[in-house]
Amino acid sequence: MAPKRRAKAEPVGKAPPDPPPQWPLFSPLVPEADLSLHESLPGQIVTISNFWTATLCKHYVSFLQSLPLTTTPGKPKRGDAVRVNDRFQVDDPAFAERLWKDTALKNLVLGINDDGTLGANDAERRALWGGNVVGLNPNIRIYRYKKGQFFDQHYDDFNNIVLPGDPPKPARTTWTLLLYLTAPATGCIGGETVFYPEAPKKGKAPAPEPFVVDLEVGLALLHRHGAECMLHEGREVLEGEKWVIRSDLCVAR
Ligand SMILES: O=C(O)CCC(=O)C(=O)O
Ligand SMILES: [Fe+2]
Repeated sequence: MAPKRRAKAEPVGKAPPDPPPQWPLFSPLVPEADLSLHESLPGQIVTISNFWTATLCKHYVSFLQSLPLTTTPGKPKRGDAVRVNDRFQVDDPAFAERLWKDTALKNLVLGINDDGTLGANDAERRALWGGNVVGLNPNIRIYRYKKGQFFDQHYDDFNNIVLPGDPPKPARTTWTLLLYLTAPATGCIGGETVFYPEAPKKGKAPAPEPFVVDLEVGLALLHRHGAECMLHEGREVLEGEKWVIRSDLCVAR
């Protein structure tokens, strides 16, 4: 009689993670030479207009609609901002790397091709970005805000992470990246991201005016987070849908 084969042990514990989404290619894109970093608020807010083309944004919105988004509960954990939106979150180092390297982002942030960058030298760039930037946070978040949804005032905290690779790189997030896929041009009214500069500690000067970032299709916004993060919010969407892709800049630690 043939010896009985031992049944292979069934894996115990967690089910394997879902495969990452089959993100569409980043095409078409505006040539890097036609893009530049714009320091909207010195040391705090940097934007890149037309970082993604309207065609690419439209393509992504139809793709993102197929993802299993979940509505965040209206009641936040103690200390968290009230956030009412639909979101999808995935740890996808390959996508984060594409967003960093297959777009103009890496070269603009690191000042690789001189034009359109900020900071005349490496020391200035390190001061601006909070260190030597090594890439984007693999924790990719997709937000959809429908009419009536918003993200209440809050500060974004930094995270210590390890970027996978050989060897893995210990990193820290220093700036939030928000990529807007919709705007009034696509029927999204409201939903602006608003920043509240702090009033100067001394003297009786009135609180500075809020800084409003109007939605623009394909606009990338970077803002400093962690200890020096400005209070900010995503205003209520009044009409249409607001779609955003979120990640963070990471520096070596
Ligand atoms: O959607 C927005 O405009 C803001 C999002 C935000 O503040 C965040 O992701 O922390
Ligand atoms: Fe935020």
